Amino acid sequence: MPDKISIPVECKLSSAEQSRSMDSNTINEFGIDGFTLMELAASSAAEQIKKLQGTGKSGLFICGKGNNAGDALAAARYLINDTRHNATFFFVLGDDDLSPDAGTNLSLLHKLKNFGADIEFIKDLQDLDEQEFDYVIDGIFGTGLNSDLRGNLPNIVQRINSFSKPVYSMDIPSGLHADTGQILGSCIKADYTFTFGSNKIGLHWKDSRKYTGEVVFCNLPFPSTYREWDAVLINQKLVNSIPVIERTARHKYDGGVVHIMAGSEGLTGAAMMAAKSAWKQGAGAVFLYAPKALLPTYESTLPNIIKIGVGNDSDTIFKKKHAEIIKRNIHNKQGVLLAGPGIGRSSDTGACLVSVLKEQEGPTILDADALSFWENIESSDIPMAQKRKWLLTPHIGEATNYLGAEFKNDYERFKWAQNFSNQSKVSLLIKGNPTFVSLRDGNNFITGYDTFIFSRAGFGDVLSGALAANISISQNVELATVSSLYSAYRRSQEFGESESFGPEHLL
Ligand SMILES: NC(=O)C1=CN([C@@H]2O[C@H](COP(=O)(O)OP(=O)(O)OC[C@H]3O[C@@H](n4cnc5c(N)ncnc54)[C@H](O)[C@@H]3O)[C@@H](O)[C@H]2O)[C@@H](O)CC1
Ligand SMILES: [K+]
Repeated sequence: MPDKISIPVECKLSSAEQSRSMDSNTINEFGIDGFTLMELAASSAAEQIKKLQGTGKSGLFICGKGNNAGDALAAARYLINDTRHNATFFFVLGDDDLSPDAGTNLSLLHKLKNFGADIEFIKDLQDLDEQEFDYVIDGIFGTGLNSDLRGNLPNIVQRINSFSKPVYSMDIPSGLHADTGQILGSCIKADYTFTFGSNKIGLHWKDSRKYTGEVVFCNLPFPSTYREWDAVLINQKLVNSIPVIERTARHKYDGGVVHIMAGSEGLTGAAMMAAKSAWKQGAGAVFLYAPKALLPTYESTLPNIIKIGVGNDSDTIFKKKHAEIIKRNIHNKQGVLLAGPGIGRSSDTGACLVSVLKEQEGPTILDADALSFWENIESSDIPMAQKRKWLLTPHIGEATNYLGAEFKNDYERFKWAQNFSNQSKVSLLIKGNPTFVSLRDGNNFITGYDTFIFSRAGFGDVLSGALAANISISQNVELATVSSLYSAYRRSQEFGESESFGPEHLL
């Protein structure tokens, strides 16, 4: 397996600042001028619009004053010249003082008009009849938007949103913050967003999807040395570009050993789900540690799992004195440790877990109830080299209750995950819609699809089992995380709407 996964450029998600710095480095250091970049952005947007609209259509182009307007004006020129479209232009803030490249593009349109092209400039949207155009281009603001829309702008946006015709946004729906996805006063609701050069991170938060419509990435020739990104989008494109995780070892203990500390009285279901999932995912050997009183429950339901009873016949939870036998077995058969599903929150269980973690050298996943012991784990002086190999997998409630998380929106949740991971020196996967991953020795990831369906109980246990198996087989946490998350989604997509999809369908 490769050390690092190869990431398609359109899956690299950048902030507005990163996008601006890629633009300016390509222009000022590398030497492709801004007008050329705009030309490339506009011609790919026009190509997309041609595919969607066909020839001989009428476009309404709504422009601001910056380079975002420049993109719209240049795209209009391609559509007029190559696709016999006619165009109506409205400058929401007037057409004086345009950015230099937008100004040049406006003057080119005036020349086309003189050549006889069907071009009109209007001063007001109020009198415009919707029947006069087939689509709307939003070139009001892109990454340069720096405050709330004020004055007449929210009314204009509202009027555009009231049209029944498709709206295509240049780079970003005007009004959406390119990083946080916050609505700055008012925002265009696009059917498609053509994002240029870098895929903007703010287009991919859950609430942004209502405004972006479908996001189409239009590449620009930024040298890869200048590429900067905050996160990677998990989608089919990414998955197509990475290897499939396969176990090649011949012996069950060579590659793919998973140790699971899970389950307590009344919570054995979570342990079963996690163990079954690790097995289904192809682990060579799965050990499930169980307080002895629970063993009979597992005997009949988990035929493929190696069950190791700890304590005595009356024990229904893990206790500190059980740690030795677990540590000995892990030491003999090195692999990934998964701790937490249904393990309960008794302090004796926490002490057992801390004792095991102190000696566990391999990759470790802390999930569910294991996270309730985080304070104890943090204060137990486990060396950084061991912690670097840990992946914590809280859902939002667990992050808030046990890990001290505070956030008001997806963007803050993403930033919190990054900070937590940096400060605690561990990797973190925070479940939610989207789900975020922040890896110590790898990228940050964001799911590029609706994960709502995975909020039901049981999916977390299945995910942690799959993660443990995939990490143990591939020894590559990036690959394992992307594969585990996306394969569950792909399986959910195979189900028709008539059937209700549950965690059991992943086993
Ligand atoms: N050469 C480049 O740098 C490229 C830029 N591109 C396009 O350029 C865009 C960025 O262009 P700009 O940096 O010129 O910025 P924008 O075109 O997004 O907007 C900047 C203009 O809007 C004004 N403005 C900002 N916030 C406002 C508010 N709340 N109310 C009223 N006016 C406001 C600013 O004063 C400025 O005049 C990108 O999003 C992309 O569409 C692309 O053409 C690719 C190449
Ligand atoms: K825009």
